[in-house]
Amino acid sequence: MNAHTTSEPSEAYIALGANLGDREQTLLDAIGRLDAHPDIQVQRCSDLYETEPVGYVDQPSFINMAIAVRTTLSPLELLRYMLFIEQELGRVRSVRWGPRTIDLDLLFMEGVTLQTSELVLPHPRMEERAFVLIPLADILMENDLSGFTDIVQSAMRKLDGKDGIQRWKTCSWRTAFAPSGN
Ligand SMILES: Nc1ncnc2c1ncn2[C@@H]1O[C@H](COP(=O)(O)OP(=O)(O)OP(=O)(O)O)[C@@H](O)[C@H]1O
Ligand SMILES: Nc1nc2c(c(=O)[nH]1)N=C(CO)CN2
Repeated sequence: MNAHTTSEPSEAYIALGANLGDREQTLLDAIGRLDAHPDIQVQRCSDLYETEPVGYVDQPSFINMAIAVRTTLSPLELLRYMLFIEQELGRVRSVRWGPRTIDLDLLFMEGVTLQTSELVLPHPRMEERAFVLIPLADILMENDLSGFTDIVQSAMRKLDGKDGIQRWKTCSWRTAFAPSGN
């Protein structure tokens, strides 16, 4: 894996969602597993939000949140590690947009645009999903150099509203807004 790492760390944003089992515990477990990787450091965690299901609506409500990480992994290595964590935490793929113990979506990675069958960056459905944008707003950095904050704020202005999205809890994994490199 290290053969593909880049030397300079990049910032990446990840959306998390869960609607089966102990949703909060699974989300915290996933964050812990990301941070346990030697080439990933979790920087900031949003609050946890309880959200009504979108797309396939006949399923339990979700807990959604977002995190910022710093990593020297390549985008594909990071995605594959996220998919590995989903498997470890018991995700079973059946219905598209259906219920899941855990969903990890890579939203954005500093300086990267990609369009392959395995990975599209920025995430193509991010801007229409209030359950992604509202948690993300908690952890955006002002004046970030890559323009991600502008993209998210502009998408938020186009949202119909915040219906079906309730702030639920602060993240007990690490709520401090830690500077990079911690
Ligand atoms: N930015 C991305 N983040 C996560 N997965 C991605 C991304 N771009 C492409 N994919 C691919 O999408 C595949 C399916 O992902 P997943 O099952 O989590 O989709 P979903 O959460 O049901 O739906 P959606 O993609 O609309 O969020 C993954 O195996 C991955 O290869
Ligand atoms: N509220 C909510 N709805 C969803 C979610 C999700 O994380 N939260 N994920 C989906 C598939 O990516 C489909 N629908």
